[in-house]
Amino acid sequence: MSISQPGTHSPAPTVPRPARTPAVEATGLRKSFGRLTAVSGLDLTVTPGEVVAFLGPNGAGKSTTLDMILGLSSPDEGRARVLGRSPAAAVRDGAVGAVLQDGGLLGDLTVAETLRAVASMGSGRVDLDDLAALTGLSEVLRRRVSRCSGGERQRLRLALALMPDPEVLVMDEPTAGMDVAARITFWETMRSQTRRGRTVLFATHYLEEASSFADRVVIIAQGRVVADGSVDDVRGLGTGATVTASWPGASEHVLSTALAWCPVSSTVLRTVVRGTHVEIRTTDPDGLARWLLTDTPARNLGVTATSLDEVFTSLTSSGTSPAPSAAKDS
Ligand SMILES: Nc1ncnc2c1ncn2[C@@H]1O[C@H](COP(=O)(O)OP(=O)(O)OP(=O)(O)O)[C@@H](O)[C@H]1O
Repeated sequence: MSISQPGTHSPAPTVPRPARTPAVEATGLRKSFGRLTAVSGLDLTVTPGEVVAFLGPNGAGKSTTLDMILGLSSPDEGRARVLGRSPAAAVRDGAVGAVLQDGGLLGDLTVAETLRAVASMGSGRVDLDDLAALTGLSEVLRRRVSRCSGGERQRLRLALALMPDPEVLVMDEPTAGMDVAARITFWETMRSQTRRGRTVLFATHYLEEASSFADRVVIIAQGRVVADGSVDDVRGLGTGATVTASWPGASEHVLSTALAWCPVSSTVLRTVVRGTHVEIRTTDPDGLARWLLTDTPARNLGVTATSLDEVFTSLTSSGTSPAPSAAKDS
């Protein structure tokens, strides 16, 4: 699109726009614990306003990475920046808020006392009643933290993280231990936050949570990024789709003999036959379905896309424990 200035027909001069400073930028992050390499050369850039899910199996290095991004630990190599600043400076300026798995709360204080205590330390930029309403804490303000449910405590941690009105919110498995209803409420609150343009980076084990809430999914395994893209991009990494059909008289032998004549047989990845039920995993579901309907007795076809769970398992299944590092002993 070109824009003309009033009274002229010449195009407006192009004013170079400064590149946006990434909300989070991790470059070559590496962290070992003794011989164990927890994070192994990880690069990650999150642009402002993006909602990024950080997924990986147990021990993949998610918490270790988030800790370095928050300045809670230092990388052995590489560096992390938040809004162009060191993590420590970003935390000090209230530019980043964190919801951590076991962030300390004092059990003897009530929810209201906790909010007031933290606000009095000077980081509060928002009205506490509004904050309590936003995070669904209004009804439990007088409850002692030790009596709060796991979900209520997480919402309290979220309220504390939002107190300085941070541009970037980093959350480590924020809904761990919550039941389905609490999880839905939590993400509804988060949606209102991201609509305001807040950047969110969160670690989770729940693929559905990632796919329904994030713009982008970054999957890590053994301290490295193994997939990075939109939910659809990541799903697309899965090999193919499964075509199901009922096939009277089917058997492994009948199917493999028929497939020898199938024009797209080279796209078949796996077959399963159970009675008359046939399942064929293929990279060309349309071609295979066409063949089944025209050249075989198969009927009642169904096609299912590869699920995110399947992609996740195949991307991260080459061992879930971090690689031992010969590099250092600490
Ligand atoms: N302080 C530490 N000392 C020694 N080993 C550690 C330390 N912190 C983490 N690790 C190890 O580093 C690896 C990565 O741990 P991390 O907590 O980052 O994984 P994660 O992806 O967050 O796992 P989970 O999903 O189970 O929380 C694990 O093997 C863990 O035991």
